[in-house]
Amino acid sequence: MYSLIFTQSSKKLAKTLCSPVRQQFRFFTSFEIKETPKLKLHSYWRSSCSQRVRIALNLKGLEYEYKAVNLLKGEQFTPEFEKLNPLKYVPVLEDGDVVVADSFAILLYLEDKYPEHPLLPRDLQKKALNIQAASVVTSSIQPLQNLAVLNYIEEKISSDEKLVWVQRHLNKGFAALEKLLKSSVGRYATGDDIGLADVFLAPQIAAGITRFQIDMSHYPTLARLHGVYTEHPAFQAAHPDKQPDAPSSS
Ligand SMILES: N[C@@H](CCC(=O)N[C@@H](CS)C(=O)NCC(=O)O)C(=O)O
Repeated sequence: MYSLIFTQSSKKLAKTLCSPVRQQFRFFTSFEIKETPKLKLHSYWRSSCSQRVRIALNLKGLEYEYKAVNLLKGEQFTPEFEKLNPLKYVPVLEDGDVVVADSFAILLYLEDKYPEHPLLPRDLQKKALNIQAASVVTSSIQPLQNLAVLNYIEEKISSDEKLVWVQRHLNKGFAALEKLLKSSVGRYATGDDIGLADVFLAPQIAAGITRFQIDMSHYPTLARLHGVYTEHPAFQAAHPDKQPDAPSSS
């Protein structure tokens, strides 16, 4: 796989060139053409954790092969998948011989390995805020709405209780995020550049609205950010409905 650093249009142009011409293109333009092994992302269309990684890959302009794991059919429990992630969750990223599971670990790996379009600002306070917001989503919201947890509540109590449970935890997390971001918010969560916080917030806010009927009038900052994310191509391409394993009616 070839990718060009610098502009997306240069990248598209280079891909249309046959190999010897590519060499000349590199010589005459001084653009750097990187040969990188194709990344593979094990993902499920509706998984918010997978969506985070899809957003970051898109923002960084990294091509990847989509490996669908059907969570409803239990494909995360197969012995082959367990070798990739002993916890039996998506997402998992394969980068050549390197295998990284857990969206937070994957995003930090991508940040180090592919620094183009950095998601963690140099400013230490802003960087810490990005990590804190990401951590609120990944530690204090999403695990409480995970498929296994919801199935358990539905089975042991009722499906009504399942919604009450999720809404309680989403509202607690959203209220905290709303306060946390108040002083930093710009066009995006921590200023005018897209950061790690946005990559975690976008799928979580969308899930709150579309799957769990959260009343967003209590969270004006998050509601506005949701609108901003839905307009951005990198976020749009990572949307569950756009994934190859999304059901055609979704
Ligand atoms: N902390 C992990 C959580 C991963 C996770 O919970 N993945 C969900 C989908 S978002 C999953 O694979 N669930 C399958 C199951 O519950 O069996 C991460 O951020 O990657």
